[in-house]
Amino acid sequence: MLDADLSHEREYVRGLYARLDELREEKRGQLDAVRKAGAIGSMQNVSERDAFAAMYEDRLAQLDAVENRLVFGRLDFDGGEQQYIGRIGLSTDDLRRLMVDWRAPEASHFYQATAFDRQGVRRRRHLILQGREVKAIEDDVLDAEMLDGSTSHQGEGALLAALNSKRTGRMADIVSTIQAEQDRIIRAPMPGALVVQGGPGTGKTAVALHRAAYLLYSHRERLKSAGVLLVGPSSSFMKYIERVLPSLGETGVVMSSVGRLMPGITAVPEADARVAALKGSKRMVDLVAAAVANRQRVPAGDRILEVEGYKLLLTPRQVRRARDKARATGKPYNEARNTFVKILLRELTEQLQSKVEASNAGNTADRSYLAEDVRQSRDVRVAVNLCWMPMTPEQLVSELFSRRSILDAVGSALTEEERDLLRRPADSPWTEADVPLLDEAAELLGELDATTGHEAARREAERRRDLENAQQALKNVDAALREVGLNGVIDAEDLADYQQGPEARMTAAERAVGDRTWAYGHIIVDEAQELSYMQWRLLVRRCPLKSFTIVGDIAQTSSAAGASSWSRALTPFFGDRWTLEELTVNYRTPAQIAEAAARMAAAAGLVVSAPKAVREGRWEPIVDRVGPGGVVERLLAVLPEEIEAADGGLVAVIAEGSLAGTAREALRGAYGARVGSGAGSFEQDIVVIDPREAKGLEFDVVVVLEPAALLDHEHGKVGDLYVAMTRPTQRLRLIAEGPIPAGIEQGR
Ligand SMILES: Nc1ncnc2c1ncn2[C@@H]1O[C@H](COP(=O)(O)OP(=O)(O)OP(=O)(O)O)[C@@H](O)[C@H]1O
Repeated sequence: MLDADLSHEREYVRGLYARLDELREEKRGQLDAVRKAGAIGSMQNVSERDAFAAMYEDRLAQLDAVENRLVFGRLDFDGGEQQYIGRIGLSTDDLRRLMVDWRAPEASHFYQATAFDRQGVRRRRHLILQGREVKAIEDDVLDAEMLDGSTSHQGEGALLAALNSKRTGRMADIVSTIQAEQDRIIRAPMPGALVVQGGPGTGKTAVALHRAAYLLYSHRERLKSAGVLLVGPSSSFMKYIERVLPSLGETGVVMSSVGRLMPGITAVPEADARVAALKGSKRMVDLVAAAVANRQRVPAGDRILEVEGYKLLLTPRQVRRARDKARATGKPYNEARNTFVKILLRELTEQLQSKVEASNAGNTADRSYLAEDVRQSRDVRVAVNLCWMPMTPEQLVSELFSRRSILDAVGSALTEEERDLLRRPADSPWTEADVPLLDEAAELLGELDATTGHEAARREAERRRDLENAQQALKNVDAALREVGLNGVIDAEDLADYQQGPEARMTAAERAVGDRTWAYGHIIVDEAQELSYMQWRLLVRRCPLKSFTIVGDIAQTSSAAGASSWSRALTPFFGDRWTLEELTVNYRTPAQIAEAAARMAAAAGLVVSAPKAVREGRWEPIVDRVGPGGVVERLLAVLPEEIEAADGGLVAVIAEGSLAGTAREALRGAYGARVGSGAGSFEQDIVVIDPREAKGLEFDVVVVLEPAALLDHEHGKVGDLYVAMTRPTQRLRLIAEGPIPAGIEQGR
């Protein structure tokens, strides 16, 4: 019976792959046809042909991306109906359904049905594939009547198998084993702000990514043009998760670390926690506004300006009046400046005209020439700029922090000590904490060259033009396509996305990356507890609809500007219009280790929502006490044992500052290129890393050096040690010369 089941599933899965191959062939044929149609000249315009080709290439890439574990489940319903669940929906040519997309409403039973709430499901079957072959099947029988022994396939359990698998340094999707509490969050309605709080390893990142894929599937129309933004803490974290969405067949999500949210700027972490806290605080709103206002100056007295040999007068009163009128337009600084300049130039031209006419005994002068003379005059240009200097956000913020006189003038609400913290040389690199200040400045300054119009307006016009071109192209090529047997249904919107030619062809989401004023349809924030007030402000600006999924763990906050409570962090932006969901099961860390971490946190006074670990591990946490100066020596001595325990997986050594450096050097001496120098070194199997870089990542084995140093490090918080201790999927070792933080060794 069991073998019969297995061969039935093998046969069916073979059929699914055959259908996938057929679809690929079809797309490939369409691609070739488009290219051929271009070559024989039926399709006149090369860029049209390229747009079609690009679109088919992308569709083909999507079909290629779902190759691995194409199908993973089957549901048997009360009425005898069966339904296969996989990465995408598949149907036959005559629309008989072969497989349902995991995101479709009817697939939710696969994740939600239980013996208590069967939802019409008699049996849930997991199909475990290797390549294209079904290797094993596992059944959850939900209907007791089916439990006659003969139809039940038991195994380790698909979930446990996934959890025990070796880590590769890259996150994998969990689509085949999403748990019910996770599924409810993934499928939650889109509008509004949803906060997902969960302890370490509860699958917050996994949920965030699967939710992005789900939203794109279920709100495709809206999100296709607006896009989804996914924000994470660091570029190494983004690298860690970058493969998940493509494996779910989704490429339409913009992924960005917090340091990259301002187009054109790549920011480094803010080294000093006090500076990060200050720059993240709400007080920066007034500081940046004051810095902008400071660039508009009314001269103390009259100024004489020379134009073509005539002396014109610029009075403080004139400047003040022009400034007030310009400000009254309500436009941003650089755009309002145009009004200011126009008013002053007009007045100065009038002055010049009357002077010229007076000296020419009443003959009228040509006003347009005079206006040009005024505009060209160096004196006038200098005077106008002194009153109202055109500014870029980079200039504004750089000068604010590097020019003592400016910061003293606008920062009167800050203490002397705070101003000293902000001061730095003009050529300092941008930091993550600067990014929201630059964004704030950009918002107040507006476009530098207002004559080119607002970026958004330009984009809109471009999009309209692309759409018109696409409609025209569809008309033009319709006949040619039919001639060569191209029967795909294409809409102009789709094609417009590809109109810009191969090098510039981008989805709407990709275009959003380079545009600060882009309004996203939805934003997903991971490790959201780290965000400062100013970073939230920036993000809310990027999604005026305030449609957010916010995932994080308050207990893991390590940024000095980060949140100590969701309510405090979110109320300024969302009021009470956000809902809180909790994830309660830890899928990563074995129980013995998770409990030690939770006891340590409790002893150190950190309130944690310690989730329940889903499995026991093989090992208790190991604590090694060593004599003075012996930490690295012990590390070298025990590493072979740890590598063996990792069994081909990853070993991470987590340490602070100089100890991390010494450990890395020593390990490099012994293991050479196998040792990676940070979170980004995914190809190596031994990684030395600090706790902040480790955030969000996981490893088979973790060795923490000098845990007490993580606890009292001047930049650190209890959260850092808590993060470090909750990274392993199998085994944890602590090596300490100093005291072992309380709680860790207490009996279970
Ligand atoms: N339903 C699931 N099926 C299989 N694996 C899962 C499931 N849920 C979570 N995992 C695995 O558990 C691990 C932890 O998940 P994830 O990194 O998303 O947790 P997290 O809550 O973001 O953790 P942290 O806050 O510690 O960064 C990952 O390896 C993830 O693949």
